[in-house]
Amino acid sequence: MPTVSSEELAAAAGVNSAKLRKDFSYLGSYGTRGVGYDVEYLVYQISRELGLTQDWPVVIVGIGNLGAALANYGGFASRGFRVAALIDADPAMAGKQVAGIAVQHSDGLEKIISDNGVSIGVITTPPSVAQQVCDRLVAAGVTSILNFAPTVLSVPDGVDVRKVDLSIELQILAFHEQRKAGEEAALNEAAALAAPVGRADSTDQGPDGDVPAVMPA
Ligand SMILES: NC(=O)c1ccc[n+]([C@@H]2O[C@H](COP(=O)([O-])OP(=O)(O)OC[C@H]3O[C@@H](n4cnc5c(N)ncnc54)[C@H](O)[C@@H]3O)[C@@H](O)[C@H]2O)c1
Repeated sequence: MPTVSSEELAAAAGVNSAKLRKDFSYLGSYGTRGVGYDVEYLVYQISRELGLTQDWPVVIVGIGNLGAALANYGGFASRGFRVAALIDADPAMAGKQVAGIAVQHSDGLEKIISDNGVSIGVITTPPSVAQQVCDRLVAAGVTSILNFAPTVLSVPDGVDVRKVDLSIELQILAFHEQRKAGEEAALNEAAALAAPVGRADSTDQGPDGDVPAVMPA
């Protein structure tokens, strides 16, 4: 039986081990002193608390580049999400197999939702139709939406929307890159100012050939 200690877990997560033990106690998970936690049981307890031990049927609406890529992603099933249906408005798509599932026409959206007991919908349509797709999903009983379309969706109370925007993630990275570059430039400047200034020789010349590149502070 593989086990893990609270110290090991705390170090991996970068948190305090006493806090980690307290948090786990809320799950009803108490490790054995000197042994730690049974890994398999701990994973089950955390999954159960997060609602991941259930089978969640999910529909994806808009089976273009992104919808097909998501349908082909194998990582959902192992986390408790089953792609129950793929829906698209293009009649040419109807009946096509994507990731081993036949795409269904959006005319039947409401019936597909109710037949499969779907509460989670993924929207990967063009932004111009995302709101109307959202309205239909909600009217059919969907209460959670993962929206990839670059548009802000209006939903009634009781419906949760999560928006995924990879360009925002890139913008965050760009911001950090810019900050790193700024810090590096400041460090170089500080190093240049701190460096002892020797006699200017040919390698110290500035662009016009007679001004030292590094002036005394
Ligand atoms: N969030 C992100 O980071 C991210 C990244 C890439 C793309 N996107 C967005 O994802 C969406 C899809 O991008 P894509 O490249 O897959 O586009 P795509 O054109 O390849 O696919 C869109 C699909 O939606 C279908 N469709 C159109 N109207 C529909 C409707 N009313 N009901 C059902 N299906 C309908 C089309 O037939 C098509 O198959 C776009 O809104 C795009 O801007 C978001």
